Amino acid sequence: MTTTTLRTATAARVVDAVKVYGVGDTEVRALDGVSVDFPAGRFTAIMGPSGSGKSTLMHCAAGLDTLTSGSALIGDTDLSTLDDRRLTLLRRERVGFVFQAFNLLPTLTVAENITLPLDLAGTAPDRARLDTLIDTVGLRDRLHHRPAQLSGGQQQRVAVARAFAGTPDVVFADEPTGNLDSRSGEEVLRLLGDTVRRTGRTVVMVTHDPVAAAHADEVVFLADGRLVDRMPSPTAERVLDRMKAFDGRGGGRS
Ligand SMILES: Nc1ncnc2c1ncn2[C@@H]1O[C@H](COP(=O)(O)OP(=O)(O)OP(=O)(O)O)[C@@H](O)[C@H]1O
Repeated sequence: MTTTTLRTATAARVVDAVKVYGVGDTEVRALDGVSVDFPAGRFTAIMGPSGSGKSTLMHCAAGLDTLTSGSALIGDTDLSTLDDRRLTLLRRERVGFVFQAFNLLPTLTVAENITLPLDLAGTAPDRARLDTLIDTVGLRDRLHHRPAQLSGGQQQRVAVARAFAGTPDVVFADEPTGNLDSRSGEEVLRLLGDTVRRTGRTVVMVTHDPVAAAHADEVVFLADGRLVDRMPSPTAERVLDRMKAFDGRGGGRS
């Protein structure tokens, strides 16, 4: 008889992550020994008070910034072992990004923006998969428009399609609804959640908003550069209650 061990794969993780900015009097320990894994096929939100280290964690986990000590891994690849060129390639081929400010190229059409990561990598797009992606984000009738001709919500949907176009191991989203009204924000969050659940992709999202965090499968909470809690199957009410516990309690470590 054989025994099968089921182990959830990890899309990205940091281990004993420390990030120190500045020196001497101006030193800030933005991450103070964080170990956290982001399971493959799941939507994880990172929350915590302002200045708790959310963006720093995301930037270091995604290879946009380097840790002072500890390790950051995408799949089994330790980012600290890569030189600049290989790190750039890894970000291009294995990581997708969605930023608050959309970051689309204004001179390219919607279609060209979506396939940009593939074009940069010199990879021919899988037409059928791209078609499904375009339908999922609801942009078929806008493919030849420029970003300036789209609403904020539509622009962010283009950014989401672009982030997933290259079949990345993980998509990092930094406050993806920060510039959107609540209805457009809701659409973008549903899109992220649906894409994870339908296609087994992985999303890690930094947000301030308990309603946004409730779209995730799990919320991880940071305070003062440390991981202080994890909440599976979050609701907006429970996330809000957890956030309130941070107020006036010196970071609310539990
Ligand atoms: N480039 C930098 N130089 C110096 N200090 C920095 C730098 N970037 C961030 N910090 C500091 O590191 C700490 C964590 O910042 P970070 O932006 O990661 O927090 P955050 O939780 O994302 O905050 P917010 O919710 O306000 O965006 C803060 O004290 C911040 O001032």
